[in-house]
Amino acid sequence: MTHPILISPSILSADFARLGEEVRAIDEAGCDWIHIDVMDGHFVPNITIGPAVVKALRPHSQKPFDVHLMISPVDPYLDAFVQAGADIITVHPEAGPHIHRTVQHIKSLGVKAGVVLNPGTPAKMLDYLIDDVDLILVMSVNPGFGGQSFIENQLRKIEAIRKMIDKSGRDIRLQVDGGIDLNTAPRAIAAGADVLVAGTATFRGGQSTYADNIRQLRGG
Ligand SMILES: O=C(CO)[C@H](O)[C@H](O)COP(=O)(O)O
Ligand SMILES: [Co+2]
Repeated sequence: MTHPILISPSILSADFARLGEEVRAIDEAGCDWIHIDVMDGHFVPNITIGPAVVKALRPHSQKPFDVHLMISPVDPYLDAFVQAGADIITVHPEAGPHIHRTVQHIKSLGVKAGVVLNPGTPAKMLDYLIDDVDLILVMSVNPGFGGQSFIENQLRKIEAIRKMIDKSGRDIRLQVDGGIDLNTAPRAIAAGADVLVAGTATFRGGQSTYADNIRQLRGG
């Protein structure tokens, strides 16, 4: 199943003092989804935003909110993020005791469910999840911070997962997150990714550059 390439800017690199305006700017600049990185200072060594901020941002765009949860335990907070306006929720298998149950719970809330693999987590862990997920996210940096360098060997993992998805015949998006720029984006796409998360590469240069940045990342 071939999908168009989607761009999901990570608002981690936006100006947090003007977050609503920044969300409107990337929406108007032509992004497809809006990637929201939720960090708790426990699962990852950084703290960002919670459901109240997601709810406050919701009126600023009708595009899908792609909420990447880097919190542990994750299960107690799923309902709150859906109520706040999440459309897609991605979870790390290490963030709770029963990843299959977590995926089922996300889907029962009426939103799309994704599983995120850290750089050290093998593709094989998807064997018994691929029948249920809507999205698989390959982290090409260790989670916690924007602006890190792309870890090259994750291209091999993207290739392996692309084969798994194609074999499954299911409609699953393959997303890559971390260090995506004009050099790494085409290589991630060639390996099989079809959703690119980009924080630094979208927001660099200020609002007047967002449309060009997004278009170039898409390969246009
Ligand atoms: O999940 C993340 C970090 O944990 C971010 O989405 C990611 O780092 C994006 O930032 P950049 O494009 O600057 O690498
Ligand atoms: Co992210």
